[in-house]
Amino acid sequence: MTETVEYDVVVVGAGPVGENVADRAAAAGLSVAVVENELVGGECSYWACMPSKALLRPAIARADARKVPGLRGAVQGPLDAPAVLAHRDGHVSHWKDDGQVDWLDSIGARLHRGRGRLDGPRRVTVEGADGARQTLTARHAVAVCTGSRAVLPDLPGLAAARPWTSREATSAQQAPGRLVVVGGGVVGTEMATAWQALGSAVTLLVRGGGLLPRMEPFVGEHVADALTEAGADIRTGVSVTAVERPEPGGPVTVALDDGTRLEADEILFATGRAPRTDDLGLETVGLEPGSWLSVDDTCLVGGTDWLYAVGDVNRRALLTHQGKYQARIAGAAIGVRADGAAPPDTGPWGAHSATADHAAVPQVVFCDPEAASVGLTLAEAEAAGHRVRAVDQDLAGVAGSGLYADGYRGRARMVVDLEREILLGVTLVGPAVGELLHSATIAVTAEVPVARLWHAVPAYPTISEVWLRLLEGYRG
Ligand SMILES: Cc1cc2nc3c(=O)[nH]c(=O)nc-3n(C[C@H](O)[C@H](O)[C@H](O)COP(=O)(O)OP(=O)(O)OC[C@H]3O[C@@H](n4cnc5c(N)ncnc54)[C@H](O)[C@@H]3O)c2cc1C
Ligand SMILES: NC(=O)c1ccc[n+]([C@@H]2O[C@H](COP(=O)([O-])OP(=O)(O)OC[C@H]3O[C@@H](n4cnc5c(N)ncnc54)[C@H](O)[C@@H]3O)[C@@H](O)[C@H]2O)c1
Repeated sequence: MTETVEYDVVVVGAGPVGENVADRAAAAGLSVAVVENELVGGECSYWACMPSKALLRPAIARADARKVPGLRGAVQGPLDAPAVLAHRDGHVSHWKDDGQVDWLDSIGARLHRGRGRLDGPRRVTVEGADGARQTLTARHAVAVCTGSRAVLPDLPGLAAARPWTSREATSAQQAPGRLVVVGGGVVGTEMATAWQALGSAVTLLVRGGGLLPRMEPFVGEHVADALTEAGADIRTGVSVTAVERPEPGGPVTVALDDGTRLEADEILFATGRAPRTDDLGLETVGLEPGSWLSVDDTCLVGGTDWLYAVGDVNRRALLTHQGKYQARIAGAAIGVRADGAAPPDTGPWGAHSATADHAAVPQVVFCDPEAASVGLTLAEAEAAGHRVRAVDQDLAGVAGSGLYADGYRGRARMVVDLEREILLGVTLVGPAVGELLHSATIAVTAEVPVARLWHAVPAYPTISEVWLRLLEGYRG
């Protein structure tokens, strides 16, 4: 007989998002079960953010150091790849989740290991690796936080060629001699940067016109120039038509639509994500298996008063920090609704409304040079019907950048809403701009008037002086 256990809240998926929903719901005094079928900590901790950034940090530090007079000569050699990979292994806790399990325990949540599936409203079955089954019922809410997985295109020979996805690209134990990367989005650009620096000869195949197409166009141009200077071969406007690996463990052959062929030791497909909802029992609650889950600003799934979908799985912003923001909001909303004493605060920028998902999503791409953006690009703002003006600034024009690196190259853009004289978006590309981004996020989120930003004085001589130049540019 299947055991049934009742909780206030059942969270399916213990990635960073599920962990934070559990934390906020437990803090609201609710009993919480967390269901996880791989590692507590999710994709981000073991096959995404943490390992990728651990691989990239030495590459970026070396690129920066090579631009510093007096230091340049000391950093001309190759990276110590085994040391970098060992550093990465440490940051992913050697793919063990004991630390995160202890943390779940410390917040009072109960972990159920196994695959969770919805089984009608407020019911989740858990199937353990040994086939044992349990049923969990939720008095107040079920939160689906099952994240996303890599999508592979439907190409002849691909499955048999055993391509890399983001999982292999972040966990490989040695640098392939020749690596083909397909896709010029964030994963493709970051992983091309990392493996080129770790000694692979990288060919980056992009079907569109440039890299990082969701950011302002000048970002991809700066990153492509630097990646090419680092030795990568970037080919734009090409698509893969077939992949073949005749001998297991041997090289792969890649056919392109321009008639050329390439040979490589590994091929990485960084061609986007799909929601992990295909084997989740969605059909038992009237939803389509395999679909992204649409939610309101409290992360409640439309047509229900008990099912929440938080993080990658709702497709609002496939980023850990934004998913954790949604998780804090959804967890608190679940608490307030369970309490029933007062309605949730769901107005724009309310305590239970993930308003920033629409207005101010920040992102840093950790390549060389770094790229950082928040809010809308110029094209997005215009398409949304805003009357805007873009102000651009060459980052080489501020004293701090010249001190940071010889021959510093970078650019900044702010998009000003001319009706309200506030910023709708800011984009930066250049060494070390990632740490500048939060100033822009605050300006956009808080809708700080340009007239008041004029009084926010950047310290001299920092790269942040770009703010002053942008504001001077706006004032003419
Ligand atoms: C290579 C790469 C690098 C990235 N780098 C960054 C970065 O630098 N910064 C950033 O903000 N974002 C980054 N991202 C995006 C980030 O990884 C995701 O946005 C984040 O992991 C989403 O968190 P999540 O909790 O929604 O999902 P996940 O982290 O995917 O966690 C979902 C969890 O649910 C579990 N699960 C799924 N289905 C079930 C089920 N039926 N039953 C039980 N458990 C289940 C999974 O095993 C997993 O543990 C990166 C992504 C990739 C691929
Ligand atoms: N530093 C970070 O914040 C970070 C790092 C990595 C990933 N992420 C997140 O993870 C998510 C997934 O990243 P991603 O790079 O896999 O997806 P993406 O959607 O950013 O990029 C995928 C790219 O692949 C291209 N593509 C799709 N199908 C193709 C095909 N058949 N052939 C050639 N190209 C094809 C698309 O045009 C697109 O440019 C992103 O939304 C990103 O925000 C964030």
